[in-house]
Amino acid sequence: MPDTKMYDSSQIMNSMPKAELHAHLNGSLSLLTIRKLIDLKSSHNCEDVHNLESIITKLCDEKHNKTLDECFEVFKIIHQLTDSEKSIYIATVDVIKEFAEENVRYLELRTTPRAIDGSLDTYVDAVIRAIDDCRKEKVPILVKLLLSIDRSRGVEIAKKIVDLTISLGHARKDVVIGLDVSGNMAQSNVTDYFPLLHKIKEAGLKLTVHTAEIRNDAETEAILRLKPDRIGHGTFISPSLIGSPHLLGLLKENNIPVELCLTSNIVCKTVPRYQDHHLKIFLDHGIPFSICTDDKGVFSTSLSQEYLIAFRTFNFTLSSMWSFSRKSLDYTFATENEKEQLKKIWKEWEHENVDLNLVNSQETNE
Ligand SMILES: CNc1ncnc2c1ncn2[C@@H]1O[C@H](COP(=O)(O)O)[C@@H](O)[C@H]1O
Ligand SMILES: [Zn+2]
Repeated sequence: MPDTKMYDSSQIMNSMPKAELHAHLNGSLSLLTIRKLIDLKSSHNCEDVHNLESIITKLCDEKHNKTLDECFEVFKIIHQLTDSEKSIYIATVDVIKEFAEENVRYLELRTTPRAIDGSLDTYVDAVIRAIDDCRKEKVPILVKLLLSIDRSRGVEIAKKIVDLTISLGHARKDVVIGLDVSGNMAQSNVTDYFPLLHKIKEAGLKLTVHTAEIRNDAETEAILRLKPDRIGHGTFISPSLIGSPHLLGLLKENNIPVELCLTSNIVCKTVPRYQDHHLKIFLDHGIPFSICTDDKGVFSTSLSQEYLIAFRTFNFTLSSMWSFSRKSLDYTFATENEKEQLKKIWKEWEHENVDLNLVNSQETNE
C-alpha cells in the first residue's frame, strides 16, 4: 500500500464513485437552492421571505449545533419553501445534480409527500418528473425514490402514502422502490404503523426504518423482528452507546444493512464524538453498513465529506474506503441488472486509479 499521505485524500474521496442510500430531499437542500426558493417566493409576493432567509441561514450554519428536536423544527421551516409543484421540482433537480457533481453515481432519495393543493400525487409527480428530466439530460447518476412516512404525523396520512407507494411501485417501478419510516421517534409509537409496513412487504417493495436513533430498546427489538430490508442509524444498538448486546445479536442474525450518518449523529448529539461512532463497532462485528449523509443541507456536509471524516477518524486505509463504497452497492434497492451496470463504473474507476493499490490490503474486510 503506498503511503496515503502522497495523495490528497479529500480529492480521492470526492472522485471515488459513491452510492448514497439515506438522503432526505428537504434536508438535502443547499443554501444555493434555498436562496433560489426564497427568490421564487419573493417573486410571488409572499411576505416574510427575508425573515425566512435569515432563520434558515442561521439554522443551517454548521456551527449551530442542534438537538434532534431542534432539527425537526428546521424541517418545518424548510417545508415552507417547498410548498408548490415548481419549488419541489427545482429542489429535486438541484439535489440530484449536487450529488452527481461529487461523483455519487447511485442515489436513493427519500421524501415525505405533503399535499399540494390538496393532492399528495402532485408532490410525488413533481419529484418523479425531476428524476425523469435528469435522466433525459443524462446527468451521470442513477436515482431511485423511497416515499417516507413521518411517524409524528399519524396513521391516517401514512396509509395514503403507503397506498401511493404501492401504486407507483407498480406503475413507476423503474423509480419508486419502497418506503422509509422517519420522523421524530420521541413523539410516536412505531408499532401503530406495522400493519402498513407489512402491506409494503407483501407488495414486494423495499422497506427501511429509522431505528434506535434515540434509545428505545423495546421498539428497536420490534423493528428488527419485522426484518426491514435496511435500517437507518441503529445508534443505540451499539453496546458502546449503552445499547444491548441482545439487540446487536439480533441485527447480526438478520444481516440487516445499516445506513450510517456520522455528522447527523454528531450534530444531533446522539453520538458524543466522531471517534465514538458505531461505524467502527459495526465494522468489527461484521455488520453490513453504508456511509450516508442523512440531510446534507441541514448538516452542511456531502457524501465525500462523510467518507473523509470516516477515513480520518478511524485511520482507515484507502482500500478500506474503496471497499465501503463498493460494498454499499450490494445494499442498494436497485435491480440486479442495475447493480451489475453500477459495478462496471466502480471497476472502471479502480482501473484508472490502479496506482492507489486499492485491492491489496487485508483491511478491506472481504
Ligand atoms: C436527523 N435525523 C432524522 N431522523 C428522523 N427523520 C428525519 C431525520 N432527518 C430528516 N428526517 C425526516 O425527513 C424530513 C425532511 O425531508 P422530507 O420532507 O421528507 O423530504 C423531516 O421532516 C423528517 O420527517
Ligand atoms: Zn434520516
